[in-house]
Amino acid sequence: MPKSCIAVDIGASSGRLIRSTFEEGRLKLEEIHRFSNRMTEQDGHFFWDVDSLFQEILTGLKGTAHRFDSVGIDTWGVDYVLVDKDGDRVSPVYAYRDHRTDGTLEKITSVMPSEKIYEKTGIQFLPFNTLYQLYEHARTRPQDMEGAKHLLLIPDYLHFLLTGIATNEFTNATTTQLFNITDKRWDSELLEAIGIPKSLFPVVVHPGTVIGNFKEGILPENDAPVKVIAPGTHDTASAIAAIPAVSEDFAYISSGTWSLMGIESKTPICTELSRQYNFTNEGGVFDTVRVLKNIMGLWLIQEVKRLYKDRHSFAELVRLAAASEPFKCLVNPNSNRFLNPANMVEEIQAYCGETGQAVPETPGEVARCIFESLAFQYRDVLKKLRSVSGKEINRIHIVGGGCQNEFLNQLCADFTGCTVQAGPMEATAIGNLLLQHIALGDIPDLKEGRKVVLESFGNKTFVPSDSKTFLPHWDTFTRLP
Ligand SMILES: Nc1ncnc2c1ncn2[C@@H]1O[C@H](COP(=O)(O)OP(=O)(O)OP(=O)(O)O)[C@@H](O)[C@H]1O
Ligand SMILES: C[C@H](O)[C@H](O)[C@@H](O)C(=O)CO
Ligand SMILES: [Mg+2]
Repeated sequence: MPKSCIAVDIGASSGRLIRSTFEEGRLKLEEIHRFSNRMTEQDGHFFWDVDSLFQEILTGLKGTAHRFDSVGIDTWGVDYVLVDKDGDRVSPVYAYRDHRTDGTLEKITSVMPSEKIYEKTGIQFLPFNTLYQLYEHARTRPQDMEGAKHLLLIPDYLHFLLTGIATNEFTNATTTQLFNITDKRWDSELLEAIGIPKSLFPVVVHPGTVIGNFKEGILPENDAPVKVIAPGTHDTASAIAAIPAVSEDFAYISSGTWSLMGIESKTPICTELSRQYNFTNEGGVFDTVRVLKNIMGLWLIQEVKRLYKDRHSFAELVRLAAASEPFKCLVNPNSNRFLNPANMVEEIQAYCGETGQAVPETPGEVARCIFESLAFQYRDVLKKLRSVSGKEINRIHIVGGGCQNEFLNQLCADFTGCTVQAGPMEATAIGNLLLQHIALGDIPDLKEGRKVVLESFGNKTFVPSDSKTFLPHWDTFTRLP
């Protein structure tokens, strides 16, 4: 009987459970549950409701009529749960967009130079990395650290709830900027610098590891044991595993709440140039390295959609953007002011006004400003990727929900001059499932797995147009603050 696996893929805006069977060389998918995800706000702080996320997982697992052999969970990175010796949480689960780490990066790098932190971890300097979150947590809630037995990243915690077994999975551990990229262990000097005991961290497991079976009571009506298998539990690691690349000289954009743009490397790229460009070296599946850069991504349009009270679907916002005046105004999407502003529309309008540009007024004008700005950011990151890697790169794979934005796909092709291959949309879940099927012996390795993805899901090609009308506006973009 063909093996059946379930991927639980939870992003910052949505979650889904997708069941797969591997039959006749193809992956057959069935979406068994989908739900929205959003930070909660209380007393000016931002949290994740992990209890409701776990309930959504159980709802999906109980809702499927079909049998399954294994489950694996992936989510966004950096965020964590502290549990005591009884496995109970000792504090709320902070969301990385919380403002508690505003200014913390500078405090840390004033005592340990950024060059040294980068040499140890190879990780990009983002204000919300776990390194900075834990520094603030230990300072403002020291009692939590005294009561805690384990620090589990979000997917580790959800695996723990299913199995009772505490682990840290490698790909997500690297996102913390506390993990030594050379030793492939938690970095003692960094942990000491922020007063966090190394004993908090349980065993590190790699993608494809069987963590354990469902513990008693998870699915009482199930008689057969269900394995919990670690995928690339950092969602981007799973997304990249599913890229249907047939050559090596490709770049990717994992396009969702963030646009994660990078290359797959066999070794880290930790040079002074890559540090200056703030490229990261996150751990990938099968000992690859994800040399990439976080671009603020479709978070911008998610917030715009929310502020317009969801009157326009994403597809409608794309249509309105395409019908709007080109190059009316541009923003630097990676400006920290867009990380979590009170009102994204007003923040974008203020930025345009302050930089002497026309101010976008309609939903279409705001959306077009976002998409054109993101596409210029892709052009900038591609140029820097070529510099730090020495790779030619003529093809960009766009995967994730954002690959449905055909307007942005074409802008990306036009502004970068690369051929864009769009899809699969559910790359993260598919990459999660690939690791489970490889662990169960259905698929021999990642190379064969990527062929299965191409065979099973295909993708759509966007070829760059010959027009260079965007070039004068590229000059405007490169001068933005
Ligand atoms: N029909 C559509 N047309 C255009 N864009 C779309 C469409 N549906 C979704 N999107 C884009 O996909 C994005 C969501 O992508 P995805 O579902 O991969 O994100 P996620 O998994 O929830 O978040 P994360 O990036 O944290 O994993 C939305 O923000 C939206 O911009
Ligand atoms: C905050 C992290 O950079 C985050 O995990 C990012 O990699 C992501 O959300 C990918 O979906
Ligand atoms: Mg996602």
